[in-house]
Amino acid sequence: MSCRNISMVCPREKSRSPFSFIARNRNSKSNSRICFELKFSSAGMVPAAVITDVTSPSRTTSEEKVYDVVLKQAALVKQKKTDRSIHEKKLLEQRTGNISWDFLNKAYDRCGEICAEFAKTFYLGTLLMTPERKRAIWAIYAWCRRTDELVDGPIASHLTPRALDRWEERLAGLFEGHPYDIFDAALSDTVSKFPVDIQPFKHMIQGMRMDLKKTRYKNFDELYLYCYYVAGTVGLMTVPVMGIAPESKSSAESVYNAALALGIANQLTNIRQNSARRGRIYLPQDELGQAGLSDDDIFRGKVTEKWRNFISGQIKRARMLFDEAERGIAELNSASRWPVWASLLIYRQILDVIEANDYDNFRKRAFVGRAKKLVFLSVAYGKAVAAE
Ligand SMILES: CC(C)=CCC/C(C)=C/CC/C(C)=C/CC/C(C)=C/[C@@H]1[C@@H](COP(=O)(O)OP(=O)(O)O)[C@]1(C)CC/C=C(\C)CC/C=C(\C)CCC=C(C)C
Ligand SMILES: [Mn+2]
Repeated sequence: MSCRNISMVCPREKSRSPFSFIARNRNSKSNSRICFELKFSSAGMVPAAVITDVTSPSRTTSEEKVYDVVLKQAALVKQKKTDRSIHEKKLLEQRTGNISWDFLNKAYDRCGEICAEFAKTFYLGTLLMTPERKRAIWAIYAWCRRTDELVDGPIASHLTPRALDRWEERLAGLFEGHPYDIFDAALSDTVSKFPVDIQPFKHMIQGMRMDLKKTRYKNFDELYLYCYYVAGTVGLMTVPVMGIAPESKSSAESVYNAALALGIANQLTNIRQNSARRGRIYLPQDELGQAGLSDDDIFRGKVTEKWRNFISGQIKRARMLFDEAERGIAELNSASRWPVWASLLIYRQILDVIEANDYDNFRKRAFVGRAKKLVFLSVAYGKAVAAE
């Protein structure tokens, strides 16, 4: 393999990644890769040594798997189309075209109500978007919220894998122009108008399946995949709606990577707020072990020096992902930047609150108060317009 044929495939372009870089032979199929793991230190990325030569086809990291999805999604938006054929698109338009304007308006308003009820700041942030984009984000939000409610809501204890299969069938139906209920009708209209692909939606359902079965995460790689499924997917669903700025010089991949990073950073922050729920521990078991902590320590919830050290490392990782996300926001369409800045600043602030609470996320709920949220909304506005 000559050097010319090696490309750096770095999902975290130019960032100080806590993960490995992958050098891929451009002439080969993706399963014959050699991974060079670069050591991460506080001073940045240090190519300390070639630690592993992982030519085995079975070793595919979650980051690689997710990066392949990112590439595919970015390619779809670049072509300004989903993978539907023109014929399928026409059929879809005919079907959704049969739904009356009045019904659709009601459908979107209902999605907006869900967004306003569960995510007031997001909702506020969407108000600056164009009406079409705003409604589309509400429709996506409502679908995500309802998907999460299946595993976290009042009927969660009765949820069966079959119910998730049924939910996925409904998803396929709405992508084909056959919505099941009023909320699905709004999303069905959205996916007929924007180049949104079904894959991230399917993956979110996959994340919910994982949550039903899995109670422990062996390492960060496993946790990363879970975070991608339930949260990174949101970035991939929403970028095609928010749009990349026509003047942007960045590649679609890098914007998608930033969106993915924001979703994952948000979910890692969620987890930092509440590491153990319903007998599940959303922390990498190997890193817990290295820190001298056990599952019992987590369930007991005692703030010790070991815990402080451990959680501060986890916070550092989440912050790096937020930094990476920041770099992508300026590449979005200008009217879409405000809500994204707002969500980033508010979520990242939760990490500061955890620190201010002396890492006691067992007893103290880390939350950002109303007044602070308003401050962040105005800071976000300033940042969004500054980039114009
Ligand atoms: C270039 C660039 C930076 C683009 C930005 C891309 C972008 C908008 C990314 C959004 C990322 C985002 C807001 C992710 C949400 C992550 C999240 C909180 C996921 C939650 C999963 C499960 O969590 P859990 O059960 O542990 O916690 P709860 O106690 O239930 O909270 C989710 C709940 C999954 C469902 C996700 C949602 C309901 C949020 C969906 C949000 C949108 C569609 C709006 C995003 C849009 C804007 C404009 C910010
Ligand atoms: Mn939830």
